[in-house]
Amino acid sequence: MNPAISVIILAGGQSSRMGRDKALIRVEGIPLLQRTCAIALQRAPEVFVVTSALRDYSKVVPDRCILIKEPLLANESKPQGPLVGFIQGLKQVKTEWVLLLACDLPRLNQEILQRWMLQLPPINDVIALLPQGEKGWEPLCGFYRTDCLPSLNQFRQQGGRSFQGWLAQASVQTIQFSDDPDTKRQEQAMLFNCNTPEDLRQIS
Ligand SMILES: Nc1nc2c(ncn2[C@@H]2O[C@H](COP(=O)(O)OP(=O)(O)OP(=O)(O)O)[C@@H](O)[C@H]2O)c(=O)[nH]1
Repeated sequence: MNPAISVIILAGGQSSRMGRDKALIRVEGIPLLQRTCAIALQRAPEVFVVTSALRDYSKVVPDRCILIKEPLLANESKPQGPLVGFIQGLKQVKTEWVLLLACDLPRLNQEILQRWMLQLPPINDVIALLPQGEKGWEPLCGFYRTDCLPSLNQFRQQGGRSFQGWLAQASVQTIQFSDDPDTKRQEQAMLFNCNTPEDLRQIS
């Protein structure tokens, strides 16, 4: 049986490379953030959407999701980065595991997520179960043990800022992709996140 999980969706970025808010980009007519929330709700009863204090997503986030507004960096009108967004969300999570998702995954597929969930829980001292892409861990489309929070806080207190930096010192298990070549291609494709107008052209 799967352990209980919650979902955290990060939607507090600046979308500077895209030049417009990625969360609101429509894929097949639906804003990306709304689509991500709908898929998340199929996987878990509690879905937290962490956004920056600058954005109002109340019209695209379903009522059943819990919106968390994270504070901006002191003296700057900038968000504090995905690691801080994750920490804000984690503080609310009560389940043993959490699925962390970016809001800019246009090929997110709930059946694949369901299959990946069957790989939970990995061995006890593992704090995350993540896919590996060409460039290393894909931290914004994977599973974390909720009690990784102290380790994350400690990493931040020591000046750490990036997911990759934190994960390099953590015990992480790799999500096993399917042996079936078509399914494996779908799994790899699901990790595509659209950051630029060029990326967007690839999916339209
Ligand atoms: N809550 C929260 N989410 C963030 C923050 N920064 C990035 N994200 C989210 O993390 C995911 C990946 O973000 P990136 O593409 O790396 O950064 P971005 O700021 O959205 O885009 P760029 O400005 O082009 O780098 C997206 O879902 C973002 O919304 C943040 O400070 N807080």
